[in-house]
Amino acid sequence: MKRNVLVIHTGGTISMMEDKDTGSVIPGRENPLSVQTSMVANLADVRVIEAFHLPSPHITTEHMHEIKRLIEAEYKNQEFDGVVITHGTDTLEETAYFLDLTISLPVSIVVTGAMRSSNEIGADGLYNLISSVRVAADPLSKNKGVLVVLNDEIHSAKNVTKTHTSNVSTFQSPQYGPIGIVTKRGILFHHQPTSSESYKVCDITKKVTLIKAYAGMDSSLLGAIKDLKFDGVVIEALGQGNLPPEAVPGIIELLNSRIPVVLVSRCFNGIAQDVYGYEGGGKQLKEKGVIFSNGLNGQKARIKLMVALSQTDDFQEMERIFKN
Ligand SMILES: NC(=O)C[C@H](N)C(=O)O
Repeated sequence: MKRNVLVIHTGGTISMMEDKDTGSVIPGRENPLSVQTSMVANLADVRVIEAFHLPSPHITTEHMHEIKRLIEAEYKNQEFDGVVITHGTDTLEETAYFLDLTISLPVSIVVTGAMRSSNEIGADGLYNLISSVRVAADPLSKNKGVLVVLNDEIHSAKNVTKTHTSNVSTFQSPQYGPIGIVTKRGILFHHQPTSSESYKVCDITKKVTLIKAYAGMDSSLLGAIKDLKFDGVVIEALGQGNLPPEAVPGIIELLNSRIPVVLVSRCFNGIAQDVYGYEGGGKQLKEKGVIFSNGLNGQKARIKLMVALSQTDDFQEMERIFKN
């Protein structure tokens, strides 16, 4: 029996065309993908909704929340087995992770995109859409959290990140690799996602910023964060989780003002740990109350802190949430 798959278009290069005169890639008047979606009709009973038609640098947490509400409302109206969200790749990992943290439906959820627009040579959009519908229609894809499918690979939303500005193999999971692959003969999962968690989020109202540490960083930028009335901050720290000593007073000022500071590493791979005991070292920062994230990158830790702040203002509870 054919499986039911809902496809939700949000925009991005997958639904854009290259203007042959100017060479620029722009959102077309109509979504070229809607026409092509008919080519997946043999794989499942596919229903298509165009939520919006945005380049993903224009996507905000409000849009992510709108996608969540749309999926939940559509499931209530007419159950489906899986849902595919087509999305620009620039912020795809944030939307995928937001949905991973906030949706708990018994369906497979797949997010996909493209690195080449629909009329470029070697366009990958239709191929990724077909792969994603196949994954969403496969019963094995359920209970694995939100999946990101591009270039024949299946990644978990928590671990995947965009690693290359233009290459079709851009989405990688540096810590763990893909959890599965799409082959001509079927979908193969070779391991389970590392963890699953879900939070009931009614609204995302808190303001969280993200900054990257650098050699010689002092406390001036951290002071500005407090003045700008942010509710939380994620800092991409040096190495295994350290900061220049001149930044420590700014961190302490934020913590004393009840503004949570979540720490990730600015390194491409590995996780932040409270190892070094010198001034500005991770051990000192953790003892002061900085929350160490469990392997997330900066942009995802920011999404998670926004979700955590919608659940609690207790630092110990936030620390527990970031241990997952
Ligand atoms: N490949 C893409 O989709 C990139 C595009 N700038 C976007 O994120 O909308």
